[in-house]
Amino acid sequence: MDVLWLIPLLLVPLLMWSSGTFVFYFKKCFYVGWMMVLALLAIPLCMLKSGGRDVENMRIIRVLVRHVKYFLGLRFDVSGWEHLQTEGPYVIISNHQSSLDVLGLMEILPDRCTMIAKKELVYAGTVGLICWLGGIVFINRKKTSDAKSVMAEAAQTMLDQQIRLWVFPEGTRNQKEDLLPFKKGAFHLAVQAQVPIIPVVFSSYRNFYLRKEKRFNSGTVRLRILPKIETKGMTSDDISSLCDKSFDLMQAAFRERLRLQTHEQRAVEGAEHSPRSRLLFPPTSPSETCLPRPPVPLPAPPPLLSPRFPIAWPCHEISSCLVDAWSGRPLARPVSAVCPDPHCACSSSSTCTTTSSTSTSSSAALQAVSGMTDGRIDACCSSCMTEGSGHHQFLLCFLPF
Ligand SMILES: CCCCCCCC/C=C\CCCCCCCC(=O)SCCNC(=O)CCNC(=O)[C@H](O)C(C)(C)COP(=O)(O)OP(=O)(O)OC[C@H]1O[C@@H](n2cnc3c(N)ncnc32)[C@H](O)[C@@H]1OP(=O)(O)O
Ligand SMILES: CCCCCCCCCCCCCC(=O)OC[C@@H](O)COP(=O)(O)O
Repeated sequence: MDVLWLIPLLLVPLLMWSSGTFVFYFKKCFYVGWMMVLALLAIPLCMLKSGGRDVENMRIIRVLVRHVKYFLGLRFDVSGWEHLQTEGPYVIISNHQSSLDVLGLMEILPDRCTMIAKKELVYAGTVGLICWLGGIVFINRKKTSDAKSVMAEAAQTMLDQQIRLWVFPEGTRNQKEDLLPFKKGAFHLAVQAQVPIIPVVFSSYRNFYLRKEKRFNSGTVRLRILPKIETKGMTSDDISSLCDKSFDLMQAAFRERLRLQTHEQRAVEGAEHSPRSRLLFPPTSPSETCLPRPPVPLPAPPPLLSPRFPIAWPCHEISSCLVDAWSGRPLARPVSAVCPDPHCACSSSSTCTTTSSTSTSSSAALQAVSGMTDGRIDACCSSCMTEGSGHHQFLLCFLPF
């Protein structure tokens, strides 16, 4: 009889191993359930600390939520911390993909910062109560006039109590490849309080989380904190342009990251077909090439510099020629030089010269162009451009030792 209890215990790991759909539901249920339990723990702690609704309770919530990412196999890679080092109140705006955003939010949540949320959240059991205790401002999205007056009140409270507010200006969850048009409330809030706006961009979750396909793998979310946008001196006439400017900045950052993610995904998929696991891909757009050529395997990386496998991008992605697959940081500097790759049809052409050096030796050209001496060419990038003079320019990845 006792043995029967072992069956579900064995069944769960077996299903986790064999079914992606099971993993999806298991992780989602765990997330919701565990958050409810954590909220239950947090309620008495918050009551003891502040005796009721208080933004300071967010500290307790932040500490309690921060380990949840480990259970779900998520990593958060944050850049732009310096932009949060701003005194006094401000409005943070970010894109909103899923309830998992709460995990990223808690990674960077500054002190005395709470959120604007839909009023339905207050009914989410213990989570609803903890949101109320954390000072979250609830709005009725269906009644704009009500929402507007609640947010006008929030603008005053921000100043009176030195509070920061986090708003999701898309107004709802969105997993598309582009951001939804922004609602105006966050910008009215910032202008009414005359406080800066700090945009935060969450990278797309599509590499690890797909709601429709029922996939929830491990993955890394990149959070990019952008420089603050000042609103001092702005009036309600400036709302539309402020909203457009913020949208454009965030959309550009989101798309830039999405493009890198796409290449990363392609590189990983390509690597699955290659025993060497590192490939240089042909350019995505034929118009950017002199002549098309097949993928070229890259030489082995220096052991100390890139213990994790780097990925070579098609080199019209000049700013990130060779990128660490985990951190997303460039490992190599792209420079212009004569292409040393024998497969590159352009390297043997008599019209090929470098832009800033007449040397035909690629290493000399590299030194001249990059000013770096200790390194080697790691990859010949597949994009070559015709200069006005008819000469060709090549982009190489220069990997410093
Ligand atoms: C240890 C414990 C463990 C516990 C675990 C749990 C931890 C949990 C902790 C923490 C989790 C917290 C997680 C929170 C996540 C929640 C996320 C959500 O709920 S996202 C949904 C709600 N958020 C929004 O909707 C955004 C804010 N929305 C807005 O700002 C909208 O603008 C809104 C609702 C105010 C109005 O929306 P409209 O749909 O009517 O559209 P519009 O175009 O923006 O506005 C219409 C007109 O009203 C003007 N307007 C808008 N706001 C105004 C204002 N404040 N003053 C004056 N005019 C305003 C606009 O300028 C526009 O007018 P013209 O078209 O320009 O002429
Ligand atoms: C019945 C109890 C459910 C409890 C769920 C607890 C899970 C913890 C989640 C923390 C709060 C997440 C808040 C959130 O992300 O809400 C979604 C809204 O922003 C947007 O709503 P919608 O897309 O417009 O429906």
